[in-house]
Amino acid sequence: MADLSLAQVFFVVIFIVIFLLLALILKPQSIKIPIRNRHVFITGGSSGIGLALAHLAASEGARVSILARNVDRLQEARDSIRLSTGNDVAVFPADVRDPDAVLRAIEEAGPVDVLICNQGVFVPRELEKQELEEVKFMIDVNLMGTFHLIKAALPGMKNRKSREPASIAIISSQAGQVGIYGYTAYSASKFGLRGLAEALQQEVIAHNILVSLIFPPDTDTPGFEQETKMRPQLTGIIAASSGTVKADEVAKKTLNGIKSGSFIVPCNFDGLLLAIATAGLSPQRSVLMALCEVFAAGPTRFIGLCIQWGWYRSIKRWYAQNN
Ligand SMILES: NC(=O)C1=CN([C@@H]2O[C@H](COP(=O)(O)OP(=O)(O)OC[C@H]3O[C@@H](n4cnc5c(N)ncnc54)[C@H](OP(=O)(O)O)[C@@H]3O)[C@@H](O)[C@H]2O)C=CC1
Ligand SMILES: CCCCCCCCCCCCCCCC(=O)[C@@H](N)CO
Repeated sequence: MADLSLAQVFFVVIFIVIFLLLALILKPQSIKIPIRNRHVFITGGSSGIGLALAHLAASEGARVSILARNVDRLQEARDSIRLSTGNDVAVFPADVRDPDAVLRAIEEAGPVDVLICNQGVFVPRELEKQELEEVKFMIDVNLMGTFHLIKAALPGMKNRKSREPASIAIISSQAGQVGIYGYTAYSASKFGLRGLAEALQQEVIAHNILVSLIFPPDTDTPGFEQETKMRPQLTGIIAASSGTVKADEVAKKTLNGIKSGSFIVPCNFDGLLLAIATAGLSPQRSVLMALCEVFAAGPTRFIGLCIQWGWYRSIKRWYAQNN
């Protein structure tokens, strides 16, 4: 057996001490949030990621409600979910920008166990070319809409009869972890959700409500199909650093994240690196992930700087070729 050097012993001891310390301070651990027979309320549930989530939750035996503006698309979603899972979902036509309409929908739907704020709009354009109307549109739907939903659902969630933990999940975006060319307004709306989620978690933990924040990369959805037709070339070049995933995959990652009470939920491998690089002071309930964050912080910062170097090089080249 090879002799361990003093430095090796020192490193192993430090590692064990940090592991034990993390295991001691990370609370609560190993949460299980069941969704079978519970009320899962999904906004934007008529298309893309929200629709995939509604299918998945219904197939796992949840009582699902979906909310969006367009009634026809809501009914189409209801029919397709009934066909594939045999379960009925309740539909609520409303615009999340209207707080009264949101309140009415949630009151009609009944107390929520799992609220998934997934509605979102994205109009990628350089700020200089973007009308303030469009900026406001994204902030209103993505950020204010989420405030309206949580304000409406929280009283019922706090007074729920079940003693099982409840969940508020918010769909952000990788563009809510790092600012991306063409997404000034969109990124601002998604970064805003992070502040909301971190503060909210402290306010609702006493009621055994767990907040989850989901960070998908580009995802194959009807909304994304529209987006790719109009987004600036550089937005596509930079976003390609993280590839494109299927809506079903994001739905799976999201529901697993919710069920395990994870605060930050990445959706692919680059997303995992990005989550480690941007962990900041977010809650972390998994000792394993916390350990990764502690030891990988330096190296992921280095990788992040290399990626930034590549992005700024692309920007420089693009402007040299196009101006
Ligand atoms: N696709 C992607 O590349 C990525 C998406 N995301 C995020 O995931 C979420 C879902 O995106 P995706 O599935 O692609 O989007 P889609 O455009 O495919 O679907 C959006 C859904 O939100 C609903 N919605 C939009 N505006 C409102 C509103 N004002 N009030 C109520 N409902 C509304 C839409 O229905 P209706 O129009 O009828 O209201 C629809 O059901 C968004 O928050 C998005 O930012 C994050 C990362 C990547
Ligand atoms: C340190 C390690 C870093 C790892 C790589 C990070 C790559 C980040 C790429 C960001 C892509 C942003 C996609 C936005 C998707 C979206 O929200 C729009 N499609 C609108 O829906």
